Amino acid sequence: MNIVLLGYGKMGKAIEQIAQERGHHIAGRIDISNRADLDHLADDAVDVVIEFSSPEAAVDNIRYSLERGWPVVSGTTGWLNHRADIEALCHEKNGAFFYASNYSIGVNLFFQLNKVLASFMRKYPSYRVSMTEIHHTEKKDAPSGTAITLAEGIMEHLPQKTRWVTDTPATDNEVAIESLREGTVPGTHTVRYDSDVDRIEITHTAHSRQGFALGAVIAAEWLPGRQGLFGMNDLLSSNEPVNNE
Ligand SMILES: NC(=O)C1=CN([C@@H]2O[C@H](COP(=O)(O)OP(=O)(O)OC[C@H]3O[C@@H](n4cnc5c(N)ncnc54)[C@H](OP(=O)(O)O)[C@@H]3O)[C@@H](O)[C@H]2O)C=CC1
Ligand SMILES: O=C(O)C1=N[C@H](C(=O)O)C[C@H](O)C1
Repeated sequence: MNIVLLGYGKMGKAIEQIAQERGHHIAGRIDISNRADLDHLADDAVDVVIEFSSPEAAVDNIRYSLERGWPVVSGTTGWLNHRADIEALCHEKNGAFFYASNYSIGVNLFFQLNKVLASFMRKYPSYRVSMTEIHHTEKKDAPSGTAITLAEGIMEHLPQKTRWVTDTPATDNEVAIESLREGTVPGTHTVRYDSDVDRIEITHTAHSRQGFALGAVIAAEWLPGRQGLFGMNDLLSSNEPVNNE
């Protein structure tokens, strides 16, 4: 496949390595300095765009790609207040848009575990739920997109929780998310339930960016030829074999 990397930072480079190992051709490596190069690519020279840029750049990047008729796999976080506009554009253009706050297969298993745990805890309101996410100091957004997805999973199964907050103490209706920025941490997420006598805690720790990058390449292999809005649940429940080696 011919892949354009829209955003060529830490994730763009990790994705490039895995995409090439899997036999794909990188048709463009785009960052702020050479963004105009996109205009010189022929529509049919691109099978899929993989967009990992910045919260400020993502909407324009995705919009541009959909306008060109290119399927888009996006992992950029911190822009989802514009998600409805992008989804409407995707429908208008009969395009294909794939989004995940986290492309790691392990994190997507963790999302399921988080929901199962929340549904267990429904009968035990004395436990107070909270979350901590830790990332490298270059991360621009907080809380992480993954933490927001975890909070949404909790709210789906604990109906008394109606919103997430970043300031503590949280009220009985709120899920508190603490964001820490330390060194080069690729991404650690903990969900905990505290009572006066004990704590139940689950943690996902990424050891590198490899898991995120591999998931994004797998999504990019899956998307071309499809039309509509997709996420990791669509990919993981698909009947087609997924090469995650
Ligand atoms: N969904 C997931 O699984 C994951 C999501 N992410 C998210 O991906 C995003 C990128 O992360 P990361 O790679 O670590 O960040 P980096 O800061 O390392 O890289 C961002 C890249 O985007 C480029 N960029 C910024 N603005 C534009 C623009 N207007 N057009 C084109 N390129 C642009 C930057 O260019 P320049 O270098 O010139 O500034 C840089 O190359 C973040 O939002 C992060 O949260 C990260 C990991 C996993
Ligand atoms: O910025 C990062 O690095 C990461 N961002 C994503 C997020 O905000 O959840 C995914 C991963 O945790 C790494």
